Amino acid sequence: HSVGLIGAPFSKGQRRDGVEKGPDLIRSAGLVEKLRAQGCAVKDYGNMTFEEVANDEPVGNVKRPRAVGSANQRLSAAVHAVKNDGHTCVMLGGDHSLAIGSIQGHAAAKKDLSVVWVDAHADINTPLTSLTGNIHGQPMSYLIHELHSKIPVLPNFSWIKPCVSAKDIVYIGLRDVDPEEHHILTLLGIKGYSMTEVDRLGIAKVMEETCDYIFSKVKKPIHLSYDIDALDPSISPATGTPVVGGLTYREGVYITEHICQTGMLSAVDMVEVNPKRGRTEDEISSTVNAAVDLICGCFGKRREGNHSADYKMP
Ligand SMILES: N[C@@H](CC/C=C/[B-](O)(O)O)C(=O)O
Ligand SMILES: [Mn+2]
Ligand SMILES: [Mn+2]
Ligand SMILES: [Mn+2]
Repeated sequence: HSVGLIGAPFSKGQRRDGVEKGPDLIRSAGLVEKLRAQGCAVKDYGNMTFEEVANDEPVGNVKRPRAVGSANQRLSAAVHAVKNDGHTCVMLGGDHSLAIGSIQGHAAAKKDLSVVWVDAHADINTPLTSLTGNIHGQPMSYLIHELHSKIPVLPNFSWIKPCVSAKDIVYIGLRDVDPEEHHILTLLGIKGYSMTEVDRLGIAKVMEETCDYIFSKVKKPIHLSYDIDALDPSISPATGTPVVGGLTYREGVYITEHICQTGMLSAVDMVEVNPKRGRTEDEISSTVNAAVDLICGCFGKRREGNHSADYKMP
């Protein structure tokens, strides 16, 4: 595996400070060294810088649109470049509004994508359905062809072109979906495995069905957008919007192991790690270590163990 790593220390898609510290926390937990130790080539492109936007007044109830639009335009270019360099892109957030730029940039390099969205939330509110105005609850609405007519003009958002079809999306881990979002998911017929389906089917069947579904016609490159709050807060409490009844650590890792073995993973987002939401160092490290382990699972780490192809027994 060849990995291109981008840090996106950005927090303005939501209200809580601290999530911009995610990239460096995940690096300091040894992500790059661990990926290299398991045989990956890793190029770390460093952390992005984002322009300060003054007087970023809400538009309707959409908060910080200019900062979010500008940051995602830069991220889109960065992800596009990483893909053009031939890597699987790993984007470390930062809040989930960054999926706008990550998926847009990925689609610029690989036009036909499937999206696996692992999250307690659907993040598919439009600017007009959002109850909070926080853009980290809206990213998918800007990206989906079938919702384009429902998106109003927003400053610094005109560069965004819908790039994903509803039929190419699968959600896993849902358990806190707004009524307006549930209507959109139903209307568009978007495939979703909520925690109810995870309980009913088991994670192995969920992943088998997910891959059958996204590969049903053409085998499209996978964009895996992983919100750490998909995991149960007992594992990952240090996040902005924790929701009880989440994925176990084992289920979370199984998802990444299964996606890895498809050989179709093309980009990963790992977002919403927020150290300020951890009440103890242990809560922060549990959250950060889970994020690292999930990414390592995406790139070949196996719980059965691994050994390099060229290993020679002494
Ligand atoms: N549906 C809520 C929650 C959003 C959660 C966003 B997250 O999944 O990125 O944490 C909203 O629209 O504000
Ligand atoms: Mn999210
Ligand atoms: Mn979430
Ligand atoms: Mn979150």
